[in-house]
Parts: sequence; structure tokens; C-alpha cells
Amino acid sequence: MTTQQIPVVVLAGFLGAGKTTLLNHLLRSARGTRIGVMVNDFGDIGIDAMTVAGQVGSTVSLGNGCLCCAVDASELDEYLEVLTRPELRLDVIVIEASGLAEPQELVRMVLASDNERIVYGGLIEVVDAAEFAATRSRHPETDRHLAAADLVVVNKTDRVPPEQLRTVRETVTGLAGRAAVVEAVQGRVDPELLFDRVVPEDEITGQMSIEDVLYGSGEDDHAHPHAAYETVSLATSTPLHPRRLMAFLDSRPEGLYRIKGFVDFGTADPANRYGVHAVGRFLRFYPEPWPAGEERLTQLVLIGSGTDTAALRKELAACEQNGPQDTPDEHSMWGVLRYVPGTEDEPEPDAS
Ligand SMILES: Nc1nc2c(ncn2[C@@H]2O[C@H](COP(=O)(O)OP(=O)(O)OP(=O)(O)O)[C@@H](O)[C@H]2O)c(=O)[nH]1
Repeated sequence: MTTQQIPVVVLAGFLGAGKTTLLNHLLRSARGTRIGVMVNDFGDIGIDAMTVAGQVGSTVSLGNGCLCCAVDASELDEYLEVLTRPELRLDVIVIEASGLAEPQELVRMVLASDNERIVYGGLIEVVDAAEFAATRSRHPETDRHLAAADLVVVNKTDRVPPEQLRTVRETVTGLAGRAAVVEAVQGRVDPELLFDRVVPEDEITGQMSIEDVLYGSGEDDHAHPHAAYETVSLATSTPLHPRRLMAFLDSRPEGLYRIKGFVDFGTADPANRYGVHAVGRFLRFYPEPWPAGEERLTQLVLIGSGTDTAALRKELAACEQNGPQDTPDEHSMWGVLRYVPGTEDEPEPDAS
């Protein structure tokens, strides 16, 4: 089921791009969220961050050298096995690839894992805005890495003048194809781009002051550059048409990075609701029986960068069924079922 699977995020980028800085930022700003990490070396991870990372102990350190050279698929599975133990109650696992690793290899290893408690959480490429041109000329494989990414973080924007940043961003966006592209200083991206933050109890019960509402609630505001991405939500009691939803998903626009929630397909499958999990080009549906007494609602959240939110809202609304004459036929679920794990013709996600 969607809610129980732990997303495994692969964090890649060339030497010095800011992967560890970003990881430390995630660990610091995660608060109630429990993050497991796999890195080559714990040396660079801050002591305060280690209080979170420490829950999994040194067992996750993969030793020196390139992660994907040092670890074959069975070893990766071994570490995932440790990190997904229920007693650790981790909400997300981040694998930091060594600066020289081929990230696509790691992604393939995660996708090939038969650990049922995990789900692929996306490939994030960190780019050094100041060194981008030089890195690209020294390492032509940069282009391939960017093309495989689901989210590109253009980091160190403080080190380049606006003009140069625009050029870097344009080049990156061109190479990254459908990936979402966000800018950052010191790796400070909103953790919610990567995973669902668990809201700590004091935030739920605590009262918000007017300042909180206007300016956010304090210390890690600068860590939540909300302008970096857009969110579109849909909550409707009208069932969605499976064919139209699949047409929308199959042609989802560039920059639409994550989709999560539940779908009601009405009479097309009255017994089940369908959990949706999409990150980059990766898409899965998880049918599960409707909980007894639960209102039949479709609830979706779409997260993207550089997307046309008005158009997304319109396209989503067009997926709703229009009365009895629009009732889906018996074959209309086939497109959806292709993305249910364990079905015979489950598509291979594009990790090339
Ligand atoms: N000016 C500036 N420096 C940054 C930024 N982000 C990271 N750095 C610095 O860049 C250096 C490299 O950052 P790391 O996070 O260690 O990079 P990495 O990608 O993990 O490096 P490797 O582990 O060697 O692959 C460190 O000295 C960071 O403090 C940023 O946004 N601006």
C-alpha cells in the first residue's frame, strides 16, 4: 500500500556540487520525519544531523569508493533490508551517490530490488551553478545524468551573477527534458519536494500567530522557498474516468515532479480506491479496498516546477466523469492496471 512503502531517493551530482550539504539540510529540517541515509562516508554529515542518521547506526556506511562499484544489487538489498526494518520507522531513505557514480545504475538497482517495503522516490541531480560549464566540458556524461533526473537542483546560485544563472538554468532545463528544475543556495530545497514531511505534534496542536501566517513560523523559513515549485490539488466526489486520467498521466507536462493521492474510478472498480505515486517518469497505482464507511473521494496533489497550474487544474477537471452517459466500459481500467505492481505487463520505468 502507498502509505506503508518507504520512498528511496537517489541523490547524485558531480564532486563538490553540494550533495552532502543538501542531505544535511534535509536532515536538519526534517523534524518529525525519520530519514535513513546511505552514504559512502559519514564523515561529512553534521553532528546534529547524526542524531537522526544515527538511528540506523554505522551499518549503512558503505565504506570507501564509488557506491555503485562497491555494492552489487544484492548488497544494496541487504542495506535496504536493514533500513526498512519496521522498528526503525523510517519515512524516507536517501542514497547519496558518490560524485563519480553512474546514477542510472543506482536507480536500476533500486528499481530491481524485490524489497516490498520500498518504492522508488526519484533521482535528484545536484548541479553546481558556478562550475556547470567547466564540469560539462570535463564530463560529457553530465548531459546523460541530467536527462535521467527527475529533479535537478541548481545549487550555489549565490556564486553566479543573475545573467550567468539564467544561462545555466536554460541549459539545464534543455538537457533535463521532463525533470523539474529548482534553484538553491546551500542545498536548501523544500523537503516536501522529496517526501511527505511528517508534521510534528507540536505543529499540529500549536496555535499559529498572525506572524506565522504572514511570514511563516520561524527558524527554517529560509529553508522553504515555496516559490520554487507549485502545487495543484484536486478533491472531488465525482469519480475519474480511467482512460482520461491515463491520457493525462501519459502526457504529463515537463516539470510535473510528483503526484500523490487516491483515485476513485467509480463503477469501473467500485471495490477499490487507487493510491497513486508518481515521481518523474515513474508511475504506480496501488489498489486497496475502500475502508469501511469512508467517503468516496478522489484526492490528488501534484507538485511541479515551471508548470502551468491553471492548465493542470483544467486537465484534471476534465478527467471527472460526466454523468451516466460517460460511464467507463469494462476495458477502461487496463491502462491503469498496467501500472499496478506485480501485474504481468508492468512497464519498465525509464531509467536510461
Ligand atoms: N557558495 C556556496 N557554497 C556551497 C553551496 N552549497 C555547498 N557549498 C560548498 O561546496 C562545497 C562542496 O559541498 P558538498 O556538499 O560537500 O558537495 P558534495 O557534492 O557532497 O561533494 P562530494 O562528496 O565531494 O561529491 C562545500 O564546501 C560546501 O560548503 C552553495 O549553495 N553556495
